Amino acid sequence: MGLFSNLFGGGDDGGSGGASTPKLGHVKIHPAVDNGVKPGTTGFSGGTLKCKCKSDPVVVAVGAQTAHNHVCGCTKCWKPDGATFSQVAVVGKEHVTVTENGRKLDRVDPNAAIQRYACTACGTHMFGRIENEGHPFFGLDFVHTELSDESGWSPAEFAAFCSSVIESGVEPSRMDDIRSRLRELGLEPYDCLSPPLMDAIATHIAKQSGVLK
Ligand SMILES: N[C@@H](CCC(=O)N[C@@H](CSCO)C(=O)NCC(=O)O)C(=O)O
Ligand SMILES: [Zn+2]
Ligand SMILES: [Zn+2]
Repeated sequence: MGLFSNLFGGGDDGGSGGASTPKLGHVKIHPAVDNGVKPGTTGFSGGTLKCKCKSDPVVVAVGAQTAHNHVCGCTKCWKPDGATFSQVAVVGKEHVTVTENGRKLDRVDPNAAIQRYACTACGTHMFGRIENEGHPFFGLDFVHTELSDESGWSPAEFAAFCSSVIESGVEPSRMDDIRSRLRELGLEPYDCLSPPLMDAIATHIAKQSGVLK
């Protein structure tokens, strides 16, 4: 997978825990993690994502385990109805293939760094691609593995862009409970990406500018 193969080379099977006696179970994050984060399966090698259309769904085959799964509070990542966060992971773009009803897909925002392709009928984002070759995450696609019936995908590992949920209308006074619930689930909350990913981005930029060799 190139430059960041150490960071993006494969999924982590380790579950993120989840409290045995949740105190903040009423604070909803995302259906995939609200009942505890399920561990991935060793050797899991991908599956099929389907949009929410009852007929002629868009189908996307993902032929590898994902990496860096996380819940994301940003306004750009797709969230299922009622969810406060999205859940999104990365996989090499060479492993992502639209297999059915691709005619229903269109780009959400042609100016975004992540070019998200959504079903024009139901609105579900099916994959997000980095088209800019100079971007630190070039070569990776962003996918929502909850759209798959298979289990074994890499689990969410952290919570990104937490403060951004306020931009979607969450009351700022709820943030303490939201961050506490994320910690209870074993999902450390950050207001950008996790430190390893932020370090990878900064390293890429430093090498591009020449201050790092
Ligand atoms: N406050 C903004 C933040 C949006 C943002 O920067 N999102 C990140 C993370 S998305 C997946 O983790 C990002 O990289 N965005 C690039 C893009 O969306 O193209 C907001 O909430 O909108
Ligand atoms: Zn659809
Ligand atoms: Zn996001």
